[in-house]
Amino acid sequence: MTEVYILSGFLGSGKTSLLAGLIRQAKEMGLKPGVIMNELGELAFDSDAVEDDVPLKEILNGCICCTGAEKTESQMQSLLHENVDIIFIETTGAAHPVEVLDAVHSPLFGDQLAVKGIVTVADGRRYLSADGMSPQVRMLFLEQIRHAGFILLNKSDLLTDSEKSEAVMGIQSLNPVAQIVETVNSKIPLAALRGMEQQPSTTPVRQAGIGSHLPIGTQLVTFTEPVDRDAFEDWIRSLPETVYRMKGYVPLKGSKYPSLFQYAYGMVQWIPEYMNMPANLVLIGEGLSGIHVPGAGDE
Ligand SMILES: Nc1nc2c(ncn2[C@@H]2O[C@H](COP(=O)(O)OP(=O)(O)OP(=O)(O)O)[C@@H](O)[C@H]2O)c(=O)[nH]1
Repeated sequence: MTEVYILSGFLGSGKTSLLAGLIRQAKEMGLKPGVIMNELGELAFDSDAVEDDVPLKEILNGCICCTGAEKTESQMQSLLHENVDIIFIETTGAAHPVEVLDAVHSPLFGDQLAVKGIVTVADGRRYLSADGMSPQVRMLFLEQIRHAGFILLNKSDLLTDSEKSEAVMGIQSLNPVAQIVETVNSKIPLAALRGMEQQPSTTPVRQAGIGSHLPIGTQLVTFTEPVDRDAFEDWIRSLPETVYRMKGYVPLKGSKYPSLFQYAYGMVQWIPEYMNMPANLVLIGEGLSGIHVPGAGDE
């Protein structure tokens, strides 16, 4: 049987970090991993996290739960043809985990798959300030926790001890079944996840206002000129909190090639690139239409 793990969690919580760690461990155990990656936008920036020797299928431009089970089924089928032992599905942060679970439960090859369940990565700080989210987004965030079989309380390096206890207690009351582990960079032994019990199917699923009705949108912009890093970071600080995530390659003044740029919940990360990557940026959030990115041409 091929084990299947659904990696869920809000935008920018640490799912890609989790995926990279699990792939490495699977290989060390002599297992052949395969990956299905679901991105909201047209470009799969995160696919760089998966090495070339790992079969990777992408579902772009829509969430796995909305593009329907058919696409997921065909991707799973082709991974099975490649004889993988373990499949990781990284869902977009805007996917309802239970709908994704439905999409991977296929009658076509149910006897070949052991769907182990949903692993949710929760950004601790975001959890503690969830009250500030719009009601629909907050509900999705909490649903991802409620329906998990295993929960990583990630970015615990950014929490004090009392904040950690508060978050663990709150999460435990939302989901008394799942094991909760405090993590940094989503580091967790694969063996711990393999022992997970799937959530009982009796857990009520709240459908209203989730999925295709979610007000989260994406925007892809292309830079036409290099930007000053300090001015760019000033611009980031001026953004509304409803911009949840940005990632891409930003051309900086004084650098030969665009730098890999990540933004999640107020935190910025720059990594210099040694190749000429396309100077594109993806924004994910609510109400993006009025936002102008410095250095990008007028869309
Ligand atoms: N301080 C801190 N930063 C972290 C931790 N885990 C991840 N990050 C950073 O958070 C950002 C987002 O991490 P990813 O692993 O790409 O998150 P993601 O959930 O895959 O993001 P999406 O694909 O946009 O949904 C990156 O800049 C990471 O380096 C952590 O434990 N502590």
